[in-house]
Amino acid sequence: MYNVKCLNKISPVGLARFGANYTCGEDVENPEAILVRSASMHEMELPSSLLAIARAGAGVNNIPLDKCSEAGICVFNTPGANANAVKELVIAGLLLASRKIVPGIEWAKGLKGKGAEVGKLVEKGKSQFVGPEISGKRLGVIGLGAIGILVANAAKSLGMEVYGYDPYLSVDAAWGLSRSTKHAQTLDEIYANCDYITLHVPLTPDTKEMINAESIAKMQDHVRILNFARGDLVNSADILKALADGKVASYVTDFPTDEMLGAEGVIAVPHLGASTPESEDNCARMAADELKDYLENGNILHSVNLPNVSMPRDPAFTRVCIIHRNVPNTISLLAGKLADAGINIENMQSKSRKDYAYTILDVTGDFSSDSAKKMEESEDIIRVRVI
Ligand SMILES: NC(=O)c1ccc[n+]([C@@H]2O[C@H](COP(=O)([O-])OP(=O)(O)OC[C@H]3O[C@@H](n4cnc5c(N)ncnc54)[C@H](O)[C@@H]3O)[C@@H](O)[C@H]2O)c1
Ligand SMILES: O=C(O)CC[C@@H](O)C(=O)O
Repeated sequence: MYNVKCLNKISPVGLARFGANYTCGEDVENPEAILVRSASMHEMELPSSLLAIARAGAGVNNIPLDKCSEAGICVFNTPGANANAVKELVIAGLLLASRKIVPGIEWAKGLKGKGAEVGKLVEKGKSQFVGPEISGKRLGVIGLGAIGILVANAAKSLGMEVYGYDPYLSVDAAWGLSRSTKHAQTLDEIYANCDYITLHVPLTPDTKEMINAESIAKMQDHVRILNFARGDLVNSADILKALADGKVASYVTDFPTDEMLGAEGVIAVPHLGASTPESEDNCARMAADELKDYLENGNILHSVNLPNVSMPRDPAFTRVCIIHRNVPNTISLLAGKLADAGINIENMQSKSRKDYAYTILDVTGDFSSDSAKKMEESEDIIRVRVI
């Protein structure tokens, strides 16, 4: 039996994947796994029972990754599972940023009660809500991952000229990107050329407040900026000043803060990027499958803190899964300890990722939980699990 604690509302489609051997819910105690969306886990005490966390979504800045790695907790996300939902909202955001739809709708509401005059008043007043078309304009996409690529391709098909910037572009991503996307070598190239800029990078110490007074000064006058990635990518005071000065024509954000609300030029969306039934189901399904395969088989797919390692299961063997430091001699130390205990290694996979490594061994012989505990006494072995 496994316990899965849900820190946010998770689609039942995903929870149903766990089956009878799992108890899932908000009040579950001593969880082996946690399912989370946007809840911050930074202040949370991680229970000693915890083996894995799955983020049903893309961004993992709400999870203390270093702390998890040190505690031998594998953290997953669900790459691409909500990308289409975000892409669709970004396209809506481009149009909202351009066409003064939101103030127009608000103004139209004020005509309530004017009776037969409404038609005439609409025609008289509409000129204050003129806004440009997006077709033929230049869009800069910063971050060409699952979402950035879909946005770039959709904008292209709406007639925009698209510039893309991503110094870490993966080969898969490059294959998916429309060939007409202009490859910007620097952020300055995006800033200097684009009428619209959309952010699709993770929030990291490198990207925090990348949009600030200095970067805004390099942009075109009346640029429109969209942020469906994370609020802290943009310096709030600097963007509000640029909006007040007219340098930035509008700022569409999925991450409103108090000071943003009601400010002229800000279009604030309440973090709705991934809020579609399709995306919530996709994320929950992928997250549940990742947790199940890890808990039951020790396989890792889509981890953000440990290497991806998977091996088919052979019921003839006992599986031993080891999270350890990526330092010389650890594998031979493990092999030596097993040999001393008369255990034979039948199959093995091992990979490293930065400071950590993960090894799956299929063994024959009497390898018990006590043997695992003894192994964990070594300084460089973080967690040993026998499945
Ligand atoms: N609004 C929402 O509801 C919502 C939903 C999903 C994701 N997000 C946010 O959007 C981000 C992107 O999501 P994704 O699914 O496309 O993730 P992804 O990992 O597929 O793509 C991120 C891309 O950013 C690139 N990148 C990293 N650092 C960069 C830098 N300094 N400059 C330029 N590119 C850089 C990476 O190479 C990668 O290609 C997430 O990290 C998350 O914060 C928001
Ligand atoms: O769960 C959500 O609604 C938002 C998810 C989103 O911010 C993400 O990073 O995937």
